[in-house]
Amino acid sequence: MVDMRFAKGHGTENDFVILPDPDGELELTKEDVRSLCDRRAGIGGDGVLRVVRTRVLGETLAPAARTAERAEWFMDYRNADGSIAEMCGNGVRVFARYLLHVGLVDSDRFEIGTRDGAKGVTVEANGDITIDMGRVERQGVSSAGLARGVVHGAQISVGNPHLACEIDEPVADLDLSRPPELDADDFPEGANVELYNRVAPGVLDMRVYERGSGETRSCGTGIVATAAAATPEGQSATWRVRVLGGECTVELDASGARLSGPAAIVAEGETSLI
Ligand SMILES: N[C@@H](CCC[C@H](N)C(=O)O)C(=O)O
Repeated sequence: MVDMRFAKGHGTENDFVILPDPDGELELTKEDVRSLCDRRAGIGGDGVLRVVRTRVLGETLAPAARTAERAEWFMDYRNADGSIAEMCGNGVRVFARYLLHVGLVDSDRFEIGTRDGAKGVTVEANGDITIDMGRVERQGVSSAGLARGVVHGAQISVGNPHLACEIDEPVADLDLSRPPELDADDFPEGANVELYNRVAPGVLDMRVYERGSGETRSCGTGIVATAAAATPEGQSATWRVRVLGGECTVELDASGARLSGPAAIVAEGETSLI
């Protein structure tokens, strides 16, 4: 057991424990992640962001992450259950805020490495952070079993897998206490499930049940998947997406998706949980 520095941050209340590990010395186990994310016995979070220099990862980077080599800092993201995910949209904004907060970056434009490659970061004049999320891939349709019955939606990859379903009833009324049942042939690695309503022109309400974390108050990649599902294929659009923890904006065009929203660091300290 070692005492290690940590920070805590959130983006629209999707919250993360941040672990600075610049030289890649930390062997982070599933158990470590679960302990840190535990909301009663730990610090509490929907996931962990390990802050590591991309160059120390070397050959361990998978082919999809190769462009991450351009970025000095790599976001090693883990879900609260200890599983690894390819991308986290709110996580990248919080990671960017952390780099700025501790002075590891001092520019308004930079890149962050992820398992889905390098993501461009822009710090906006109002303090929000915009992430160039890159491609959004429509992969067909699928369905999920919820407490209220089966819902159908769009299968979408934002680096990580999503099923975004438009529903008739207000999302506020949904019971998301149980994990959605997914078609394992469509989603062999599981998926994040988004439920959304169109509430006004250009405005969507969304709730999400995340793979590896359960229902969260926001999911950046899920917000992008929802915006894409609500947009006719081939068209450009801008959406405000309202979630339990706040609101983000998504711009979609032929070049891909940009996600904008707030990100905050709320605590720093030392932990002996790992
Ligand atoms: N909350 C994240 C997504 C985190 C990963 C996801 N649970 C998965 O397993 O794919 C976001 O803001 O995108």
